[in-house]
Amino acid sequence: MSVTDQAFVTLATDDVYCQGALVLGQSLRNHKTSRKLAVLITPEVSSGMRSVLSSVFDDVIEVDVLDSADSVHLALMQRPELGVTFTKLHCWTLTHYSKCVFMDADTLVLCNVDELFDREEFSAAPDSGWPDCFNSGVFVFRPSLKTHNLLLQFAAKHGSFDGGDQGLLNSFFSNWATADIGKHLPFLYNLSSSSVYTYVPAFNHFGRNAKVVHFLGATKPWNYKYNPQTKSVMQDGTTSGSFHQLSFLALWWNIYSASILPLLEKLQKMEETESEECKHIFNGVEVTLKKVSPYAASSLQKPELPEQTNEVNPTACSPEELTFKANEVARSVSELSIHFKPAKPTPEDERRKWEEGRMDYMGKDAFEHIKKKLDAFLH
Ligand SMILES: O=c1ccn([C@@H]2O[C@H](COP(=O)(O)OP(=O)(O)O[C@H]3O[C@H](CO)[C@@H](O)[C@H](O)[C@H]3O)[C@@H](O)[C@H]2O)c(=O)[nH]1
Ligand SMILES: [Mn+2]
Repeated sequence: MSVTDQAFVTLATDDVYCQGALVLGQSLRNHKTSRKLAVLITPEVSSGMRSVLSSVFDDVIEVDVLDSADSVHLALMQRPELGVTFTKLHCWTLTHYSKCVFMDADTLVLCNVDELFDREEFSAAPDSGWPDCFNSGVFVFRPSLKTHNLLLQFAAKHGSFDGGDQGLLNSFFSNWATADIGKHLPFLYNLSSSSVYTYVPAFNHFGRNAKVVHFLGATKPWNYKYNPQTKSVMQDGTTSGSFHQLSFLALWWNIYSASILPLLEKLQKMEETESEECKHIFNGVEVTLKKVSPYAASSLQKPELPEQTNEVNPTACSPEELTFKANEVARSVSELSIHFKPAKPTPEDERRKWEEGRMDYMGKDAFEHIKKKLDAFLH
């Protein structure tokens, strides 16, 4: 049975966060949600990524980074740093749904969580850093233009005590901590991956019942490297994590490599280059999937030669044969990582930018360039 007037909603303001949104959407599909999946995007998201999003989400909705809700708009323009934060507030405008569950693009469901729709606005789980505040990565809400407007007005007047949507929403729904325990979602619906080590005994006792993992903080799953052969996340000097954190990260990457990569590849044929890099060049970014030996790139231990490939006892091999075998292993062990580089936008993206009034006056749309084009056209 499907409930078509209720939806899980997420947000991605660029092609990088789209990777997270896609994995979240796929995890909800894998666990057979009966609700619709909606994603809010901003004009920056490339058309290539939009088409990939639409194969996972029922609803891909473009919103402005800053809303132009008249008087509020002017006040907000003085606070451009709050822009991305306010994009999340656009979820209240989705009035073709009666009730929604918002989930950050850096969350992942571990099982079906449709029972969240039994809760009322505003339900959320405690924040592990300050449990009298809720974390705004997972919450139940009712779309309403009235609430949306009140939120924007409140934001313009009071700003946000943490500069983000979480501070703002906590001030707005300020009685969350005390008024109604029914609006406290269990922490298991928004388990921050860092709390795995801040309270180890609790994690060991309750962790197996986790329903939603939230990769909150500066380093997101897509910043790690992944080894598809061992199905594990690779650690180098810049990343670290406990066993359980690494397992959650590996789960994210398993979904990414099994379900999202094929969608990206369908969009663009994989290009094998001599440096063994597969590049997917989208309109806005370049996604590079490096195929390199992990022990060449990092301080990782060189793996043992797999036994089953050695019909002959390796000690009986000549040094040349051994080197050859080691190279073969090096080639077969690959590393997946995502690199985001601004790539050349397609003519379609360029036209959309012009139509939306977002010209690059300082760069390629500078007068001298336009003049050159005109001159070339006239001569
Ligand atoms: O450039 C950005 C930044 C954020 N987002 C979206 O906004 C969400 C929140 O940002 P995130 O990077 O996930 O923040 P957190 O590390 O989770 O930090 C906390 O602080 C944020 C700001 O207050 C809250 O939104 C989060 O829910 C809260 O967990 C993301 O998941 C995305 O859905 C974008 O689309 N583009
Ligand atoms: Mn988050």
